[in-house]
Amino acid sequence: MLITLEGLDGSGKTTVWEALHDVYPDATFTREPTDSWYGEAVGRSMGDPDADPLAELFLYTADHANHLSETVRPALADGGLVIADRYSDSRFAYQGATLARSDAGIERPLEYVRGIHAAFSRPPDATIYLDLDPKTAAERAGRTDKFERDGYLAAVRDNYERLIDADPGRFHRVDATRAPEDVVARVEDIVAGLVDR
Ligand SMILES: Nc1ncnc2c1ncn2[C@@H]1O[C@H](COP(=O)(O)OP(=O)(O)OP(=O)(O)O)[C@@H](O)[C@H]1O
Ligand SMILES: Cc1cn([C@H]2C[C@H](O)[C@@H](COP(=O)(O)O)O2)c(=O)[nH]c1=O
Repeated sequence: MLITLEGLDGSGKTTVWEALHDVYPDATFTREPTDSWYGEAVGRSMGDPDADPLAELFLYTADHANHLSETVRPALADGGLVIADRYSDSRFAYQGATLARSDAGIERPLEYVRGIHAAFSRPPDATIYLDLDPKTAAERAGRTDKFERDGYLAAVRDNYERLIDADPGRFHRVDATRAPEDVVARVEDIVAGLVDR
């Protein structure tokens, strides 16, 4: 089973992902961007305020392709539980928002990014969405990179809402304004329910 954690920067994904390690010691814990050289290339692009938005999309997508073949598909083929801190929905939401603000000329960017993935990706079985307002998200994240601005994060959040509307059965919304221990407890309940199904 593939479970993904999604949400704005600073929504608490990594906090939850780390807490789940203790509960599911045999699971495969993974994340995007990965620590492969593809992920390093993504990191370079993220650090460049003038990075070409389409090139950046394809760097993230290359990292995803490698993540699938090297980590996700093998673990799933072994019957394992995979828990990913960010996955394809991050691309749909973030690069959908980036392309919408760019002069790349892509109509319906969120659908475009989804379409690129359709031929090769493996959708999550369930996605836990840590729901947080953009202002708090940017504050928690420290506004350190070009993605962590509340105006941009508002557009990303709108895209997440569109993704949830399109596939409500897959998403489990968690109120990320709650205290960390409450958020972790809620996520652990959801994951337990999914794994026991
Ligand atoms: N529920 C919470 N309430 C208040 N602060 C929190 C909560 N969860 C996490 N934090 C704090 O917010 C910051 C970001 O948390 P975390 O790294 O888990 O978020 P993230 O979603 O993984 O962020 P990013 O996407 O930027 O990596 C950390 O300082 C963390 O301690
Ligand atoms: C996978 C992925 C990530 N991003 C953005 C979101 C964050 O601002 C950074 C890095 O993620 P982290 O959780 O803070 O380590 O990258 C993105 O725009 N598109 C993606 O596909």
